[in-house]
Amino acid sequence: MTIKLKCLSHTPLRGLNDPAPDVIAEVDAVLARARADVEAFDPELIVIFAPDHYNGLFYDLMPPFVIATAAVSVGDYMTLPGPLSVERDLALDLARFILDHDVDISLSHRLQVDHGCTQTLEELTGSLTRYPVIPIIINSVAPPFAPYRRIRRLGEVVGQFIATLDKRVLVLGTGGLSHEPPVPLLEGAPEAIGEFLICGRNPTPEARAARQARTVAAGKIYGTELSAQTPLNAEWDQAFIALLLDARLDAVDDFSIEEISKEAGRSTHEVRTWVAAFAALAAARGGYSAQRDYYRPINEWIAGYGVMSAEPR
Ligand SMILES: O=C(O)CCC(=O)/C=C/C=C(\O)C(=O)O
Ligand SMILES: [Fe+2]
Repeated sequence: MTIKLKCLSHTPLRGLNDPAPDVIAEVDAVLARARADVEAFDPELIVIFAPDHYNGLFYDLMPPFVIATAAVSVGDYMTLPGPLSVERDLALDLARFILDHDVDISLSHRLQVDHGCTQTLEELTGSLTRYPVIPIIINSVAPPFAPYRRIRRLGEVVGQFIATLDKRVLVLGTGGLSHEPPVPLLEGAPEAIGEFLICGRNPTPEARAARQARTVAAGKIYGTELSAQTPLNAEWDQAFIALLLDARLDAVDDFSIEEISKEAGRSTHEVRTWVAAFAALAAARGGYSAQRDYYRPINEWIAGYGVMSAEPR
């Protein structure tokens, strides 16, 4: 087994509310290098830890973690629609392995995934089907959340499974860093929004367009005094990146979900996917060496935007 890791932010606002051209060029150059790394590594399997934003998972049955044996992209914002090339039997083996190692995980034989999973796949591989993939969705958007120590444990078990494979495996984490887009909360929501959060699958094109327009409008004022959303927090982001660089993963066990939401924004919890990915790498090979490829707070994208890479020492 050989293993590599990439963790990066995603943003539904790419192409819809862009920052200055020099910032886009900078990010494009970083992503082009990451894509070239992936091409050179030529993974035989991608395990992607990703969040969902009320496109595949709703409160009618909201799992803390779910592994998909088949997945289809809803094609929200500017992302590609259609099926992902999920390795069904291997995903099932992984689900059994996780359960056998005392971590509970849900299973979907037909999961809808959104930009939170597909944007990174597209950016790093050019399509949804280039390589075999196993998506693992970690609830990062719909409270209550499992504690960070459970995410680390999930990642460890996935890493132990990867260590049993005779394959080149790319582990991805997508989402974060600090940010707070206008994702509704069930607590206190008006009835129509509550109904959507409980069972809003397959919205009409008009409903999806209205939803996306709200996100674009939020991006236009994010980080100004007109915005009610928690602003980006570069200090929090840098401290989190430093923790990963130093392989101090057990520090996440002390993370307070409430404090992070207040300090860095509610969607900062998408970094749970990074925690799982780094824990998987650390467990697969007993240590890693990581690098920060990029960081910049980008208000137009509602993203403390970061990219990291890592591999065994
Ligand atoms: O209901 C909605 O559409 C809420 C908006 C939304 O889903 C935004 C998602 C934003 C990100 O993925 C992000 O910033 O990580
Ligand atoms: Fe997201």
